[in-house]
Amino acid sequence: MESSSFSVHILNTLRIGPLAWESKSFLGLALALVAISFVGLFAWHAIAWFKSPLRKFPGPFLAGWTNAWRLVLVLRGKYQYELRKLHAKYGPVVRLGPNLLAIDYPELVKVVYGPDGRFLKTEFYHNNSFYENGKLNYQIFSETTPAEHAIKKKPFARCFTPTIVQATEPLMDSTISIFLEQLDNRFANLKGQNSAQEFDLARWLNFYAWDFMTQATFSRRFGYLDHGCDFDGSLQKQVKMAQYFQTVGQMPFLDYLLDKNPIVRIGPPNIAFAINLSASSLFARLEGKDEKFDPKTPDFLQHFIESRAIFPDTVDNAMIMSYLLINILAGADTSAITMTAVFYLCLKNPPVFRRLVAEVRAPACDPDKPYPYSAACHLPYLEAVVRESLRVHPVIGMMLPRYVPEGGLTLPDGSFVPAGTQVGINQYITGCNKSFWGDDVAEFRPERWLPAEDGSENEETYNARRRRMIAADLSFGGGIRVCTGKSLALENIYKLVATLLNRYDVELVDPSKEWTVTGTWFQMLKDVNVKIELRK
Ligand code: HEM
Repeated sequence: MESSSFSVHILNTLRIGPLAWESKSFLGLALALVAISFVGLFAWHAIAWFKSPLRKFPGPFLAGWTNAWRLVLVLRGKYQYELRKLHAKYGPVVRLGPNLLAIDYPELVKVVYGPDGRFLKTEFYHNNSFYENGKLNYQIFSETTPAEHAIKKKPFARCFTPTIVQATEPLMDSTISIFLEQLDNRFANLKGQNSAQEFDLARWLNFYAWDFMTQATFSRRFGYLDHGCDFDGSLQKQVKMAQYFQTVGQMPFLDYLLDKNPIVRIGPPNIAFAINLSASSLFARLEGKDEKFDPKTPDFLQHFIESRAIFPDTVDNAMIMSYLLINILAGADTSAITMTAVFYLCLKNPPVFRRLVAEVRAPACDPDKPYPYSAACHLPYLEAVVRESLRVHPVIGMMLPRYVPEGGLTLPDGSFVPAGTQVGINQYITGCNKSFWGDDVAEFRPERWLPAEDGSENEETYNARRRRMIAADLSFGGGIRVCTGKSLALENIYKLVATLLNRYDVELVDPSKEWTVTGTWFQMLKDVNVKIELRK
């Protein structure tokens, strides 16, 4: 017995011993591999950092090593404000990534976003895409290859000529009329009743903008104005989509692990309601059963269908669907943010507000009707107010990143940025640039867009000053990637602001209260609580 238990012991020792040794050595090997990988990765980053031609540009130390630093900054939700602090600390050029520079030279807007389109969009935009028949499909906005972009944009952009845009005015009028009806019924202090209800103007302008964009796009309103709430959750989903876009764009490969991974999609929510409404409108129209459509007032869908006939090789039904969706997704929140900024910034500056109201009411347009665009487009102070609002609160609070083309870029301070570097200008930052805008940069002063009122400027000097300011304006992008819907957005903003001011006396419920800004790619707004009553 003794000898057999001894043998078992020996055997066990023999069996277990080598296994223990094997597992120990395997663990050691694995640890060694991990350590070597870390050291290798560190060394690779260190060499890249050391050899980088961007090392001469100042910025947070970690930003020069990894884009994850910037991604965390965006996730924390105060990106644009942090960036302002970084420019104050480091100057007009800040290194924000191993291959990314943020540039605060307003005079370079026309170079980086020039009409020649030499500075190409970067992969930051790529997560704005979807798989179609196994192929990744980029939208007009996210397509980075110039030839592909031109093919997609031409049939779309031909639908935004001044004539076509102005012909949408009846669609604007019908939505504005519904808006007025809702404001009258729900909030306005109708004469003598002393029943004014406060409400968040930012929220209602958002409802208006979404309802208008679908009305102009396929002659149907989403219905947010009627419901008075985000009844299907789409508005909140769009906010989440923008959050995904702005965050994942900092490290584009993450999109393949999240939204585009073939196993479990971990992406932004999809806005099924907008997709369904677009699809049902398209098919009703193609089958000739669209009862909402009035051929006397063509909408964008009608023009997109015409584009299919003109560009049969490019435009199919799937492309029309993407045009319908980009119209809504690019046009609604952006317009609402600008309208809200106009009201808030004017109400916070009573002399500006009074001057604007006086200008709007001077032509004696009927306050019971939407303000005609023919009158709204001749209000210079309104134009100045909108420009100034976009300077102080641009819709997009991030840089629009581009690749420096062959030949590199020489900055105004003489430093050279090599080809292949990502650079970007951020309208939120350049809008605060004191050396460009002057000592009153922090003031909301629409007058800066008009001839000096003390007579110190002749026409020539004013025109030169105005041209310089307009050249630095990136609020609608620039060059061949300029916003396609700019004239539609401006017509809508001018008309809506003039209509409301012509009809109502508006005041902030608490003039000392600040608005709330959420988001960075779209600087969304809320908490602009107002009271309105029919004008006295
Ligand atoms: C106040 C309202 C608006 C603002 C401030 C605005 C701003 C911008 C900006 C800054 C860009 C350039 C983005 C970049 O280069 O990364 C852009 C592009 C674009 N916008 Fe707008 N937008 C507005 C309204 C609209 C409307 C109403 C539409 C369509 C109906 C629209 C459609 C587009 C499209 C299609 C692009 C991509 C153009 C391209 O890449 O070629 N936008 N917008």
